Amino acid sequence: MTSGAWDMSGDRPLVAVPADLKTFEGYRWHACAAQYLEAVARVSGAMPVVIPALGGELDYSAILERADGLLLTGSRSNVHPGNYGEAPTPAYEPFDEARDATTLPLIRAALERGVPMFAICRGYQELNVALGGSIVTEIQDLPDRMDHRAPDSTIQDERFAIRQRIDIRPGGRLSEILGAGPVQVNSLHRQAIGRLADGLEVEATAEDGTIEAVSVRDATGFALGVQWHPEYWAGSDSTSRKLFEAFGAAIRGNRTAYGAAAE
Ligand SMILES: N[C@@H](CCC(=O)NCCCC(=O)O)C(=O)O
Repeated sequence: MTSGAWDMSGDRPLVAVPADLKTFEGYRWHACAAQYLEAVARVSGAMPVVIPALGGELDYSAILERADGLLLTGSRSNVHPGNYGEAPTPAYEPFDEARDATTLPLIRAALERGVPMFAICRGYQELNVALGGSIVTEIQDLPDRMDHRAPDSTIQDERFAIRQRIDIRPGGRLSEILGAGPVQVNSLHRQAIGRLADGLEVEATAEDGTIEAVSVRDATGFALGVQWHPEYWAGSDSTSRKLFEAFGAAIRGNRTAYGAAAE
């Protein structure tokens, strides 16, 4: 992520970003990886606010009354399979049930309110589960599937390298932002959408048929999920940048519309 000019001055729209619950240095942390917050601030032109993974202790209405948008980040953890009716096994681990308990109801509440939402990787999988879909795990072990996991490297720029073709559905919401046809993205996942939730439309697929992007069919505004990681190169890669710029435009439009409605 190239450095940009932080400009937190003025009345910038606010984007709620739910955290992971992680343990390191002997403490539990409500944490969010920097690149998501930086992409929201530097490319979407909004103010990211991290929401702790406190689940039912949170007042989702109070959050969504103040948030102009919702960004759901990626994570190495996986949505607990109990959320889509399957029994947990080691193949579904690691879990972050505190995050699940926060994001799944928050996604549903945000969609009910028409709050613009951008869901990335784990967040995209959460969107599918929140609306009744399911996840398949260890997809690289399934017949006729590619290996969608990160390249074996300790260098993040190599792990998040742009290297996989996806095909964008002509006439869909995503094609309005990126155009139809093939684009190159990065890929760092071992799970994928299994049963597509009824309320979602497929917006892009990989060469092996893996669903790579969805939109919320009945959403009036920006409600997109992508399996890849546009946040990482949002400052330099055109496809990545366009997504965060479109998200920024949507949340400003949402604020304007909401502001007018509130008068
Ligand atoms: N855990 C899920 C979602 C993948 C995801 O969000 N990856 C982001 C972290 C990537 C990394 O640093 O390895 C899955 O594996 O499908």
